[in-house]
Amino acid sequence: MSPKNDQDERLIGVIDAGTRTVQFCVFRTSHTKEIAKHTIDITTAVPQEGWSEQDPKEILNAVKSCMEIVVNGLGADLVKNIVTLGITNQRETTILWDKTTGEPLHNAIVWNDIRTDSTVDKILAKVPDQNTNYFSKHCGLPISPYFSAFKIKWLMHYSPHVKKALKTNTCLFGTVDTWILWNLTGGVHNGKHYTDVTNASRTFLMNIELLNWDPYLLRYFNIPESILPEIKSSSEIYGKVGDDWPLKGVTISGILGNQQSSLLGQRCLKEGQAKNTYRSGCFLLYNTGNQRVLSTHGLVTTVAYKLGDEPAVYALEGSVAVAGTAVKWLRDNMGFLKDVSKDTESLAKEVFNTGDVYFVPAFKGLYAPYWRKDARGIICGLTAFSTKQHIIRAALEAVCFQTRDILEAMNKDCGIPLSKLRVDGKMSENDLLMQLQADISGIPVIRAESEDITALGAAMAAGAAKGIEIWDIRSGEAELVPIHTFLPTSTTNERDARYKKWKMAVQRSLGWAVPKKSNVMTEERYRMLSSLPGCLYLIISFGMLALSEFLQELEGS
Ligand SMILES: Nc1ncnc2c1ncn2[C@@H]1O[C@H](COP(=O)(O)OP(=O)(O)O)[C@@H](O)[C@H]1O
Ligand SMILES: O=P(O)(O)OC[C@H](O)CO
Repeated sequence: MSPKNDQDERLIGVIDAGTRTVQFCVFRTSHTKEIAKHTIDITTAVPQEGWSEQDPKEILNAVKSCMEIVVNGLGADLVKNIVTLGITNQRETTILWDKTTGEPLHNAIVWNDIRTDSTVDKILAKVPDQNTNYFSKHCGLPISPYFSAFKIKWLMHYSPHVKKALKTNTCLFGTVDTWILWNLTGGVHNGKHYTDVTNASRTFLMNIELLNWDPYLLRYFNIPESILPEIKSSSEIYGKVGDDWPLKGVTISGILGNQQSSLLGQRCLKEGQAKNTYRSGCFLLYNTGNQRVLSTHGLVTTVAYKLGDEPAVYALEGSVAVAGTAVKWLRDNMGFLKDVSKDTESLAKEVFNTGDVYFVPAFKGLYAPYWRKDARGIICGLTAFSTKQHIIRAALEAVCFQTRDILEAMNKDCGIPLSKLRVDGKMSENDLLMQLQADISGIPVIRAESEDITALGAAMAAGAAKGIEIWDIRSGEAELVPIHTFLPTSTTNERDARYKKWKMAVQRSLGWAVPKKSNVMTEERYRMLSSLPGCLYLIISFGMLALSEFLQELEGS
């Protein structure tokens, strides 16, 4: 399949819109290494504790700039060989916009935002036995602020712009793939309002068996189907790049959520194969073939991919909210290191172990397999002997222990223990982390020595689409990703003793965050306050404050 010369080269472009960065890469058909790439950082705003927002326009501008820079750098001879495009993206992040103006109606609410905690509490209070998995037979997911439906609901309730657009029937919803595709294919001028099954499977609104919007869930959340995109496969022609973009007229034929995309990039095409991606968060996906395995141990059922008309392939997923973010926190908030990629490993290696320090980085609660939004971060086991090196090492071990939590759950759900773990993602470049992972989980860790496994998956899907057919995903002709293997050096007893201690640390992190009344200035609260004369409001507020302080003193005495 190798091209004879530059003229024969068939190229695939990929837009990779992650949480921290947007990039555009170009791959040669059936080759794992991209030939060109440009990356731009994305800003994340934190308007309140636990909130996380991004500007949808900034995402689009970054996509456009990355494409422009790569296209200009490649030169006309190679650019004309770009046959098609793929899109891969951060999942669950929720964008609502106006279809007549193309303007976002609010900032994007990012996947790890926990503003919908109280909505989740209300729903949990209503379902039998407060069962987190009450809806999983419909959508495969546990009740958690992580998923898009809760974010859509919040926007419908709190954003006046969204309310207005719903009334005028001009509101559209999309995850980041849909927002990019709609704009890329014309926007207000007939932009394609589509998503793919992998992204739809993270919204909490798609029926995991039928792969369409679930009428029961739409009714439950009171979300009109008219705002939702059409669900397509992960590999088919969706449309063509519109006039205002570089690569005008080129088709777009692959869309996958980024974790599913790296599963494909790692070629985990067979049932029983799994990969773990270490980035800001950490996501372990296990291919369960055409079978939907509903987890009874805290994992998520998700669509791994669907290639055109072929039946969907499913995966069990273990999602860890905080992996690399903990190291970034040690840099930015604690000042323990200067450069994440250069200093983390060397500092952690200055000590032989963590000195019995454990770090549970539950900054926004714990995802799989616990699904406890009341958990908060703890560092425990500190003594006068502990140093920042011990804590940095404990942050790395935390990622490995969280992965072991997921592996244990996966082994119970699937019955056959995983015999090796394929890994990728920026954080996996840390050799010590990979060795710790092998030692803590007791299985070989096989690292893909290629940075862009995530983008590679979307390139494969785009190239395989009917009508494009320049990448045969299952053929052995494709270049193999180079690998490096880390073998376990620990004994079962050592592993199990340390894991037991980790579980004790997790127990101590639970139940820390108590539900608090929202202090968001909602429309309702604004109306209520503005209907009171100003001085009356002040008198009542001061009165209430004085009364609460008096009661607190009484309680304390
Ligand atoms: N060598 C390293 N050791 C430990 N953590 C690292 C290392 N390199 C990067 N990281 C962490 O990995 C994450 C980078 O992942 P990246 O792919 O850039 O981000 P994202 O998932 O946010 O799109 C950051 O959170 C960073 O702290
Ligand atoms: O861009 P990442 O690596 O942070 O990906 C985030 C996941 O898709 C969230 O589910």
